[in-house]
Amino acid sequence: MKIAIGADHGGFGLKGTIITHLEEKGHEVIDLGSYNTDSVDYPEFGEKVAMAVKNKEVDRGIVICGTGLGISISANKVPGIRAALVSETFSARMSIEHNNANILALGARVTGPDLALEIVDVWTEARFLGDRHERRVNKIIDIENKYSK
Ligand SMILES: O=C(CO)[C@H](O)[C@H](O)COP(=O)(O)O
Repeated sequence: MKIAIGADHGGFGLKGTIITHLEEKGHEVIDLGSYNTDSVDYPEFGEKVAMAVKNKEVDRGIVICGTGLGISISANKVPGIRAALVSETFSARMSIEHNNANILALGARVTGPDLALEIVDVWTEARFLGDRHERRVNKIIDIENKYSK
């Protein structure tokens, strides 16, 4: 799978841990920054990853900030993006199987590295189940279209 990843300074360390892990598992990872621990603004990185997903440059995205909140809110402002903030494995699987989320959001100050890697593994292995869930995801898209200019 081809995955874009982005983080602010709060998520920088976990981003590196996840990139190493994903590459060891054979995934292709596009690192969209930030590239050091200097203080930066999470919306920039949420948007970068969201645009890579929207433009189909990658299959899915991962965004990380301190809590995962700001960067997931930012990514979700891009039409077509369904970013799911996750801190345990059940929701990681459901975010794909039921919600067809295209971005995983993590909080590096909330979720430790070992659990984060378990979440990433469950998330990469999960596939959208379609059927009734497709109808519901289509209704999410309808809401987005209804309020788009
Ligand atoms: O979690 C975040 C946004 O939701 C940010 O990582 C956090 O707000 C950054 O805080 P600071 O500038 O104090 O390191």
